[in-house]
Amino acid sequence: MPDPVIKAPVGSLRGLWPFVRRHSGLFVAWLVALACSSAATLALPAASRVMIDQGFASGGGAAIDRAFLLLFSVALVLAFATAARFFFVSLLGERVVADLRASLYSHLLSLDAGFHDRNRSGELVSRLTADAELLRSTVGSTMSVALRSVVTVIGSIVMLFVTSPLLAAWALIGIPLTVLPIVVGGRRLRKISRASQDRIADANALASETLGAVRTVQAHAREPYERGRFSTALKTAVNTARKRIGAQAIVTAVAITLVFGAITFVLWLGAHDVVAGRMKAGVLLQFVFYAVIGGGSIGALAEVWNEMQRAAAGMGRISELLQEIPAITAPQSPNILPSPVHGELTFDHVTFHYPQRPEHAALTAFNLRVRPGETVALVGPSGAGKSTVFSLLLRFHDPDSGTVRVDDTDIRTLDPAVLREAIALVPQQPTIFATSARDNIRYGRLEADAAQIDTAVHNAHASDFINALPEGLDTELGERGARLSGGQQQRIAIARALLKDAPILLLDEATSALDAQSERAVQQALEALMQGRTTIVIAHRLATVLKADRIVVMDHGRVVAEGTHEQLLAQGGLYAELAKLQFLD
Ligand SMILES: Nc1ncnc2c1ncn2[C@@H]1O[C@H](COP(=O)(O)OP(=O)(O)OP(=O)(O)O)[C@@H](O)[C@H]1O
Repeated sequence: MPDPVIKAPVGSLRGLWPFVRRHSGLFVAWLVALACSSAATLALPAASRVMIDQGFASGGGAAIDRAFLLLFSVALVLAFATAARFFFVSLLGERVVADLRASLYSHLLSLDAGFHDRNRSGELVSRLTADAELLRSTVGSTMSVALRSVVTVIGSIVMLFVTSPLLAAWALIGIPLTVLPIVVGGRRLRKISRASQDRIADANALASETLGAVRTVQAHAREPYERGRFSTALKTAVNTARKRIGAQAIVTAVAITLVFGAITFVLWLGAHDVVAGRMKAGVLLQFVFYAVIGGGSIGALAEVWNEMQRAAAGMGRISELLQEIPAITAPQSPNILPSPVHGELTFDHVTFHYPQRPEHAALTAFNLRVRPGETVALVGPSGAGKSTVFSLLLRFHDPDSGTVRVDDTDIRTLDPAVLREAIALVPQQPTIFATSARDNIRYGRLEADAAQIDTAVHNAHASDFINALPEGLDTELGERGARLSGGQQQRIAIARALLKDAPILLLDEATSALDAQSERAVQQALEALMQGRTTIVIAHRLATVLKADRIVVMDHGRVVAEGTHEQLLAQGGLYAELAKLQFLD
């Protein structure tokens, strides 16, 4: 596949412009400061010549004072303009990257489940951190150095010609000689840069996955194995980086050698002119000064050019992500659900393949109708497609054919946010954020007040264990709820769903065994939650199955039987088999 980032290198940085434009005040202030500091830099050699040729030559005390005053004034302008330039451009860098990060984060949140299945979260975090960091230094310093160097190089060349056209002509021969290795080396660098960033992202992704599952790692005593994997990933990253650093070093050495080689040669010519009396010493000093400033700036350009290419590769990856179009969006003029939502659910001949497994149908001509307020238990072997029913109802994916309807409205015609507002999901493994118990529960309805939260906690049978926590509802729960038992985590999720108070409830019953007391508390909490809502529950427990109005047995993405527990047992078949294996404790 052609790689647009490698093809259009530094040009990818154009993607930054919309973010820079939002801070046009800072941008203009920076340009003004840049103009002042560059003018002062270029005036310095001329002021030095005045000091040498007029200050010393005329012999008058007043002339000396004037010449030194002029020199100091130029230096003063240079000092303040440089400080201002640094301040404005650094601040611009911070603001631009903060905006870029916010946009990228917001965009990533809007992308569909298919995208997030394809991309590792650690790698996305790396885009948000490492690549964005690269761009911060690009805007905050590299681009500034680049523009300043370009201005200084052009200014120095003009001033070299003003000072001595003949010497300048000689100096100019050196310039194409310096540009060539930079261009050739740069091309190679670009490829290595991207590879280098990718390897760092690999290592980051590996670390975040492992640290995220640190208990599994420790339970298997796989710390040495994981250390080894991470070291290997780091070694690969360092090796790739070494290639980039080596190439960059060579480009810099070649560029500086050529630039200063040319300067030395020209100086040698000039020295002969001064000795022969064809040129004043002050003029040669001015010339040397300009040549050093110009040469130094070309060297700086060679360095920042490489850095800009690294940043361009980063921007290229960020742009790719920003251009990713969400597969699940709201239609132009979305339909609305009746208020209040009745909660009738219909799957009509739904066939669906996960994008990652196009050859395998997760659901095939799947039909299901759930009446408002009804509780339907989904039962079936692993991989039957039960969770897929939830994913399609939440519109994480759209079916390949057939329709999913809520209250007789095709959910594709709804704004996904409105649809999801009508559904509460209690997953098998609830997500507990690393905040307080209160904030975790409030996630169900951010505007809920203290009394509503207390009621939800009470109805979720969570009061006892929450009150026993050191700071009650304000206790921090630790990453992924590390401080709570499985049953407690479930009750937090139930409280969250109670608070959300949505008309439709999707419940993925936990398979993990709870102790009898926890189990009873969770069951009671669930009963409170299911009251008066349309509920689909992926059932693993006999108690749940018995309480359902109807049981739907699924296999290979289809409904194979439905009825009550007794009816299904009497029929024999898959349900009877599953019941024997699962429920007969
Ligand atoms: N994100 C995904 N990408 C690709 N294939 C998937 C994805 N999620 C599920 N599948 C596949 O789709 C099929 C149905 O999976 P689903 O998770 O709906 O089954 P399930 O009945 O809920 O199973 P379990 O009880 O084990 O959770 C399975 O074959 C599974 O491998």
